Amino acid sequence: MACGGVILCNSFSFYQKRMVMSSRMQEKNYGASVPHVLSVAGSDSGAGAGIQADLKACAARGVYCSTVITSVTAQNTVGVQAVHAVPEDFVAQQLKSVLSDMQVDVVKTGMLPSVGVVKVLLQSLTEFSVRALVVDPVMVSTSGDVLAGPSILSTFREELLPMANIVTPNIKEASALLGGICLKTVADMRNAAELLHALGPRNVLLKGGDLPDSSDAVDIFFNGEHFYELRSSRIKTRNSHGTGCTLASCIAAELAKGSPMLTAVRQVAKRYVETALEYSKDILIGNGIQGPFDHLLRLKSGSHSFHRKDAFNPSDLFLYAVTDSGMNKKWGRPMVDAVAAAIQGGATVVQLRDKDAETREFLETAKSCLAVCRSHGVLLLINDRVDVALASDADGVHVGQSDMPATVARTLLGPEKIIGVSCKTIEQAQQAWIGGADYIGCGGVYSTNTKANNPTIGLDGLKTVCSASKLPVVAIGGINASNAGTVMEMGLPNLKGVAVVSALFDRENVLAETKKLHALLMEASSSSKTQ
Ligand SMILES: Nc1ncnc2c1ncn2[C@@H]1O[C@H](COP(=O)(O)OP(=O)(O)O)[C@@H](O)[C@H]1O
Ligand SMILES: Cc1ncc(COP(=O)(O)O)c(N)n1
Ligand SMILES: [Mg+2]
Repeated sequence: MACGGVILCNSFSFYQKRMVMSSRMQEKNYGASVPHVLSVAGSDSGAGAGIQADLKACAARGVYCSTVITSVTAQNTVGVQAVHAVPEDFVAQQLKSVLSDMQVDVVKTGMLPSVGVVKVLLQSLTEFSVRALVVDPVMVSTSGDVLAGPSILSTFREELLPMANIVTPNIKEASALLGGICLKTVADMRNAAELLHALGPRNVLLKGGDLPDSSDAVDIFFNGEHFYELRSSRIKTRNSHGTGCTLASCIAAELAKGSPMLTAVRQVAKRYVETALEYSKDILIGNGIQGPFDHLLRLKSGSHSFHRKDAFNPSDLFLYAVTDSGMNKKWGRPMVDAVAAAIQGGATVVQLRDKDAETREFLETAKSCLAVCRSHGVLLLINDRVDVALASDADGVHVGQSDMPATVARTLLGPEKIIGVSCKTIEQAQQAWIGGADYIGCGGVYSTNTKANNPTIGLDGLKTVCSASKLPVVAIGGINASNAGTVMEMGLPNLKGVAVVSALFDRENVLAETKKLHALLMEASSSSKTQ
């Protein structure tokens, strides 16, 4: 019975070592160490496979990944155009740099282009102890290009595999390692997994992504005692370049966190690949036949499918529509329809305001309204709920004086998102500016029934704040078709527009009301300019 696998060099367990090391570092206040995978692999310029896939997979799984680059490939979605091997002594240098300094938990190998590189790696593994070795015996890319030739096979079989805690060949690689045997069925795969296990690795995962005529993606896992048939639905996708690298890195990442092998493979890595392939099936990167997929499940966020405003433009405050779920319910229309009507009528920015909604419902509403706003190039801000703004990727938030302070919202939202703050006084306007806000909402100018117990500041209060504000201002509170003209005609400094709730949404015809108000504001602002 073979008993390969990287083991500790001395009796000190890995965890004890890490605790001693990290307590030393903690004494110096340097913080705690994190799970760490070292990927020893080739670079893929198209970034679907190789080192780039390993980095993304580890990042997605919350594990740090350092890299030793064995080879640089000029590669894209069409195929591999050129390969430039990194000199063996330079591979050795990279290994030393990482392993002598950092606490690596698991080493994961990908493209090892020469016998010399394998030897250098084996030498490093005897000098520096790691907890596990995951070997993805990369030989041929899915496009059919050779990444490691047959001369490597005997060193893999005799020296590398016996050290491995798990080896993860695909069908072609398993066949090559076993002298060219034919693998066509799941039964053939089982047989091959057993033969590979006999070469010394503690576990074998034979990947069946390329198994002909299989409606499922079936992999065979064998630990020397039991076979496990790991099935997932076969996703119909062009974007499967780098699945093998990703699967192996994900296994390595889970092992680094301390998961048992079967859990890492079956519960985490296999499911993660399936999820990422499913998520990415309709993304389009490159013109070749095999595209990369999205490891971080982020590339499809609404911002890419619709036009997004680059930066906040204060003139967007001109006609600011603030929604109210109660009013829309009263008039029997879905929020998204009300938003679409307001935009059609000329609203230049929309704020979703719902103090009562359940979080999930609010998020769904935000997402559907965002799709409408983006398709018209109109900003969508979320009232109060920074979490919903982040989760929906809305353009920003509007916060009140008792909501999250602008400075905290800015930290959470980052530099690009828009933050508005409700202010009644010069001091509040000053704080909003210091906190990193983009505009202030000033009011209530007139009394309103959308806010109970909200003292009004009147036109005088508005004038005071506008004159002192360093930020653009939108007037709010009881503004409607009968008084909007008066507000705008004052020509107050920094006043860019009016925000309205009831005058648009507590009406039967949102489109008509918005059009009316828009026309009125246009007239008022042109007359204030000519004054
Ligand atoms: N179309 C697909 N749908 C679901 N899973 C897939 C698909 N293609 C590959 N996989 C899975 O991705 C992992 C990598 O397999 P494979 O593509 O065979 O390796 P390699 O990329 O090394 O050729 C395996 O778990 C396999 O089952
Ligand atoms: C640098 C490098 N390493 C590994 C692979 C295998 O990936 P795949 O089998 O998905 O093409 C690759 N194409 N390039
Ligand atoms: Mg593949």
